[in-house]
Amino acid sequence: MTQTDSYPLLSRIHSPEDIRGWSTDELSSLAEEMRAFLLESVSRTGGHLAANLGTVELTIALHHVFNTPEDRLVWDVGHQSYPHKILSGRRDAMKSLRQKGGLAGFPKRDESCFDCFGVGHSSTSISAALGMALGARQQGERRKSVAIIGDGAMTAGMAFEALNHAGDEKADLVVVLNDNNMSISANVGALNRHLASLLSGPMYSSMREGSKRVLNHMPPMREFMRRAEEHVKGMIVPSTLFEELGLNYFGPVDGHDVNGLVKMLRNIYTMEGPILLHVVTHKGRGYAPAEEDPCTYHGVGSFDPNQGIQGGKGGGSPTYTQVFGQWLCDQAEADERMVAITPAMSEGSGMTAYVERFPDRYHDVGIAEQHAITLAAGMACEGVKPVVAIYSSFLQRGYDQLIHDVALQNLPVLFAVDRAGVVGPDGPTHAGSFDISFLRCIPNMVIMAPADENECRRMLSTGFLLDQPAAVRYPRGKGPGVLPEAGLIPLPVGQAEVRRRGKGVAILAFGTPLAQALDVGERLGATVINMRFVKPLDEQRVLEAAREHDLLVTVEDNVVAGGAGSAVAECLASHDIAVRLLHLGLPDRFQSHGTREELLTDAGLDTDSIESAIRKRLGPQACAGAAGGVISEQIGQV
Ligand SMILES: Cc1ncc(C[n+]2csc(CCOP(=O)(O)OP(=O)(O)O)c2C)c(N)n1
Ligand SMILES: CC(=O)[C@@H](O)[C@H](O)COP(=O)(O)O
Ligand SMILES: [Mg+2]
Repeated sequence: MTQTDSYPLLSRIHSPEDIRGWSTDELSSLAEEMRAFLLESVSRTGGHLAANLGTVELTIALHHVFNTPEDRLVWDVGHQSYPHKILSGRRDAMKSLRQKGGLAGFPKRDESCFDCFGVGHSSTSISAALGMALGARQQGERRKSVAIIGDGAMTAGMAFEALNHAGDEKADLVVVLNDNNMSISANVGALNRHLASLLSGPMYSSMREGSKRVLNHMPPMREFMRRAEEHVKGMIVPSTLFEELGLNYFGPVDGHDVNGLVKMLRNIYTMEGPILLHVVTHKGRGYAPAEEDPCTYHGVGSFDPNQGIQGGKGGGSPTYTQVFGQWLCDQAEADERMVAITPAMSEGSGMTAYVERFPDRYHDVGIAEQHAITLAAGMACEGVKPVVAIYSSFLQRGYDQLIHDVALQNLPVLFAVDRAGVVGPDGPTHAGSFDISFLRCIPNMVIMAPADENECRRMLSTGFLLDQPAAVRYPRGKGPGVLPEAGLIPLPVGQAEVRRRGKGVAILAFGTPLAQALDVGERLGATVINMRFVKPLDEQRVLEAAREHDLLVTVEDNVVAGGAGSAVAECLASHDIAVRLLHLGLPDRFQSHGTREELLTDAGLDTDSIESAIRKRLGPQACAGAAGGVISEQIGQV
């Protein structure tokens, strides 16, 4: 059966213009088809499912009412933008979602003119849409700018910075708050309670009735506002936080009622000034397993929708994330000073077991990386031992807090930096390409890069015991299968480990590239050193390697620029040592999306690429020797 047969309405849509003349009944039928297509497609490719199921009607109504792409739609995070992509001519490309060379998982300006702003990190949409509104006003252009932001993304400071400005600017900005009471896990915080009060208070019920009556016979918005004013006058209605900030608040409205949404958006379209439309949706809507457990269905691999996602098969070696989760519980057991902090990523960071066992020593601060880091700094001042679990790319959001509040005061905060290095399907916004570079230049920081699961555990123990800031950075997924030993045994700080002695070439591996380095060392008869610490660097080991070899090769899953290889070069320069150097790492460009393996190969960090890069640097003469196997004796694993 062709896709056209099973999705006849979708097959008629190549651009949002195609649905501008549709009746709301047709739009409702389209929503049903869209939802079925989403489930079929995303259950095959993997990706973000629950959030997209929740924005079907809202997306259809927005593209029906607003003249996109002239009117701008800025999706916050953008993980919920698959309906938007499907309506804007990319339905056929959905089969390539998040695959190398295929459709990106988030809106991207270079992917479509309908993607007016690139996103992936949360809480940027209001700032960007306000910027577009002010830009249009300055250019004398009349267009609408719309930010569609979730209740989770609304918990970030940046969203409030933008609201504070928007309420003052009186720009033509529409903020659609997509409130499903979920972040990835359940949403948290006082704002979440405020939103809930708007749904449960007298205002919501009367507004629901009121807006139904009003919307049914559709008076123009001005009339609607007069009547609402009359209506409200008779009531003591608590104003919302948003109105206090100067935005015109509408809602809450049912985010799955296409008819009601279209009417409300048409009215709002005629209005000027900053507006916030509070829309209530159900994350996972229309697929029972996702409705019941939107957290599990937030990000999915491929699965059979008839069976639903089957529980983890378990077994096999743990992922680095699981190693962290287990260490966290064991360390908390051993030291009651520990507190764990996450900015809304507890499941992804492997903290589920910890949350159950140590709820009183756990803080999910919402999507608030800056706050999470300075909160930890404050706790550290009081003798508490905070562990901040944070993805590498999200740590970028709290960089000044790390420098200004933690490192400058030399406070003992441990950063468990997950998703470091090449990540994969989430693409450039989520790539952990830079953390070695941006951490290494900060005084007082200890930076560790484990080569395997056991080292990861030991480095976490090492960092926890230090009386200064420390970071352990590890990638998404599994390691080489070196199972973590029991116990909480630290490593000697700043000491590398020689894994293989050879001649001619010394390969200095920082973290997970050690596996490839050992393979190449075997092929070339090279020395291989597991550097372990980016900072403090084992300078003695570097100088010794420089004295004993003709070529030093550094390998890291981080950009070369300012990375661990630069630390080696700086060390040699400071000792006035001249030796040939080859730095291997991520190139000076943003990662695309694809599997981790594909992207590592593209970056030249697979075994064959490393070998050929070294052979190329050695030149043909040396290669002849190398081809015969540089004479070396393996002194065994040290
Ligand atoms: C700065 C940043 N921190 C964390 C994340 C991870 N993240 C992606 S979606 C999400 C939850 C978003 O919740 P909400 O905005 O309510 O959208 P919903 O999934 O409920 O539709 C989080 C925490 C991110 N993308 N960016
Ligand atoms: C959209 C978003 O930012 C998160 O859902 C992110 O995609 C999670 O990444 P992991 O799947 O690596 O936990
Ligand atoms: Mg939400």
